[in-house]
Amino acid sequence: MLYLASQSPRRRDLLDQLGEPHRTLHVDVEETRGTGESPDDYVARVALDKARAGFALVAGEPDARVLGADTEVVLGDEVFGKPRDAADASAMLRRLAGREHRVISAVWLVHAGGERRARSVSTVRFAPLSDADIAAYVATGECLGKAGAYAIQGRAAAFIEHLSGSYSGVMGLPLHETSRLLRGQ
Ligand SMILES: Cc1cn([C@H]2C[C@H](O)[C@@H](COP(=O)(O)OP(=O)(O)OP(=O)(O)O)O2)c(=O)[nH]c1=O
Repeated sequence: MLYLASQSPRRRDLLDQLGEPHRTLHVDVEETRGTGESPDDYVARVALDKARAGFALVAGEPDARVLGADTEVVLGDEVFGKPRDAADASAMLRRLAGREHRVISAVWLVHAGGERRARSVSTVRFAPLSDADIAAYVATGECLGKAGAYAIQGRAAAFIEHLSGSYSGVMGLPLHETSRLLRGQ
């Protein structure tokens, strides 16, 4: 059985797109970047923590395979996770406006036979945003629970001038890379 160690409805929907039957596992993992930890290492570590925590719940089952994923928005060396509140979301969006940032998604597959990873890095360029644009977006509430305080699959699509990389990766689960991981490639 394939399990997805995630509370994210986006990840569930994305994994459904692969047509792979799966169940979700509820895991709660600490998401704090260590001092000196690179954005890449941080995203990979958190995704692995989620997959391992999920695997611990079903390790007794034969053929259990568990996916864990993490997505962060990265501006320079700064990592923007999920905003604490509306003010934090506005501050993130002000920083992202009119610039290019990266979105890093890491995925781990953990099973009795071992642990394997996939990774996706996309570049996203935001249009310049006025204070009124940001206030109107934050008022929708869409920014909450999303890395970098925006959802490419929602109204923030209007802010995106250019994307290079993986749309599904920005949304939280890079499907090409995940599909390869599941096929053992
Ligand atoms: C940038 C971006 C992020 N996101 C979401 C994907 C992730 O759900 C979230 C990043 O937070 P994560 O910590 O990666 O995931 P999560 O806490 O939502 O879910 P779980 O740990 O249980 O798997 O941001 C979008 O939905 N759209 C976007 O455009």
